[in-house]
Amino acid sequence: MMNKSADLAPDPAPGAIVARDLTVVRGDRPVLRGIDFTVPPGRITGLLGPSGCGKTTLMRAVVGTQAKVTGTLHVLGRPAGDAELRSRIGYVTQDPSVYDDLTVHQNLDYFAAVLFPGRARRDERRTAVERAIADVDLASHAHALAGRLSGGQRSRVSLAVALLGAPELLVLDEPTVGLDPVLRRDLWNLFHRIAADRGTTLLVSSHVMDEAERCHRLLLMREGEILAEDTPEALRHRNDTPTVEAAFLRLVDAANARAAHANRADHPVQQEQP
Ligand SMILES: Nc1ncnc2c1ncn2[C@@H]1O[C@H](COP(=O)(O)OP(=O)(O)OP(=O)(O)O)[C@@H](O)[C@H]1O
Repeated sequence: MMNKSADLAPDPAPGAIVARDLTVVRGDRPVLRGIDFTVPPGRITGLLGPSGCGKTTLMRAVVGTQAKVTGTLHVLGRPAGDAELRSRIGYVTQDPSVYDDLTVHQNLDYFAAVLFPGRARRDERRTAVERAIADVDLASHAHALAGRLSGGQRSRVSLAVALLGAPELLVLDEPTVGLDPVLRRDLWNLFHRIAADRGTTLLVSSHVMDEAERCHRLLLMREGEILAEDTPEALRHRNDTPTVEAAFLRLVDAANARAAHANRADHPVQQEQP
């Protein structure tokens, strides 16, 4: 359950996503541990950290599909999970959700019919479908069965589905995993076009540190906590490192040293009596 007071209060902070003391329990252990962060509107925020650190859980909380969430989480000025947010957020999971026995075009026609129902909106549907197919550069495969596409092409169909409703916030869970370098570059160019031309806010997760440099801002995560929240340049500068990856490693070492120090303070070694 979210804070009741937070449900009623308008979002006072200027962020597309604002989290305060956000905690998520999965199974019987906390997977997000009272984290604070802000995602600015109209920018690309990268959510980076090793496998299992809680990136998907954080995204699920943002889109409102995660249970056992406590703390405050505002998305586009509403409490996360609010019904009004459904049409304003596009979410692409790690497993492409497309129908294998339909073509790319038919997949998009189907989802467009759900989003823009009725005869009167036929032209709107057609325009949205053509634009989404062009956005993800799949025009040459529009009439291929989704089941016959490569993994990267299938994930681009999923992305096209998410773009159909022109969402204000796009949440993408490891969208470039398994893609070759050229496709990865093209997708990142697309993300930048979407942010610049449409003012869309993007939250993009990755465990590949070189993708960090492509983001406007970063949330660096480790073991359910936010290690740092800043621009790539500021992170490099502040940690005096040539890359974000090196900055991340330095921050991990510092966090480990702090944890070891706290552990020693909690459990001092008993001196043997002479
Ligand atoms: N259904 C579940 N029940 C209990 N624990 C879970 C469940 N799903 C995930 N977890 C645990 O929650 C933690 C965070 O998982 P999450 O999927 O959010 O990480 P991630 O950073 O997205 O990882 P990856 O990069 O591998 O996708 C992991 O330790 C995982 O074992």
